[in-house]
Amino acid sequence: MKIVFFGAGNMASAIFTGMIEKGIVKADDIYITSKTNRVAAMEFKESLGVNVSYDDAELCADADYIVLASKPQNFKDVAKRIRPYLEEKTKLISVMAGIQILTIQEELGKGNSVARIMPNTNAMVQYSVNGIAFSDGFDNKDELIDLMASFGKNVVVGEDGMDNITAATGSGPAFLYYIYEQYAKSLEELGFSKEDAEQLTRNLVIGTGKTLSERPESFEKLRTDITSKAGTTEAGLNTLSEFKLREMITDTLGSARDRSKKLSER
Ligand SMILES: NC(=O)C1=CN([C@@H]2O[C@H](COP(=O)(O)OP(=O)(O)OC[C@H]3O[C@@H](n4cnc5c(N)ncnc54)[C@H](O)[C@@H]3O)[C@@H](O)[C@H]2O)C=CC1
Ligand SMILES: O=C(O)[C@@H]1CCC=N1
Repeated sequence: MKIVFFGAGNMASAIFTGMIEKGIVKADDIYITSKTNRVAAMEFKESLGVNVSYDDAELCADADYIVLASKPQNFKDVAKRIRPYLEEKTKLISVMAGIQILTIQEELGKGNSVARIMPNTNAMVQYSVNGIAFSDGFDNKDELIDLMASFGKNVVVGEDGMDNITAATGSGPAFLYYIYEQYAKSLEELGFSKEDAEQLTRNLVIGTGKTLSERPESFEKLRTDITSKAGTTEAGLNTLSEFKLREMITDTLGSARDRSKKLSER
């Protein structure tokens, strides 16, 4: 199998690292190319054994999948590189937020099968959430679904579901990391050193994540099991509940969703 990544940045590297580390593809099956970070691309060659090339004819020749992993605003430039060499058998996999399947097919002009996927950088530890939407006539979907299952949990949605999944789980990790940053800064306010505050927060998040991965209880049950009557947690939650946290998160997700819709405009 030959999988070619046009783009070797944060998202592409999380995906191919996850695929290789899971053993679903061999490093030699992966070809990467980029534009702005050639040094990083060479570092992936050294560290993972992937192929690096800037010869578009070589890259596209006999490719089973081409992964479009540039920023949306660079897609037209990427399309210019691919269009002359794109073979009929090659399936296009786009991770570009907001770029519609029709836009990709029109830009590349050859009617190739296209799948839009919305992963996240948890792919690097094989725990992404992958929204997937297929173009009409995309055959052998299971092969791609199995490929993607190597680095995350798949959610097959219609293309109209991609804006929401982009906000919820594509951008989602950044929203949680922002909350963790603020939590660590609050620990410094309590008097912990910056280093201790960050390590305590990191271990707290890993611990709750590990609990969620190994225990079936709901978020609410896990929370109430901590909340002793008239205790410290109850006092803290009473203060927390005075803030409009859910509205804040809803507005945050709405802005990300709306940006995805804006990027979809043709
Ligand atoms: N970073 C994330 O967590 C996620 C990103 N995405 C999507 O992934 C795409 C890439 O995002 P990032 O990896 O964060 O960006 P990035 O800036 O880290 O990587 C972009 C890559 O595209 C390359 N590139 C730009 N123009 C090119 C060209 N003409 N030919 C070949 N390569 C070219 C750059 O050299 C770079 O390697 C975006 O469309 C984004 O919407 C999707 C889900 C999550
Ligand atoms: O911020 C972005 O546009 C990309 C898509 C989802 C996560 N990162």
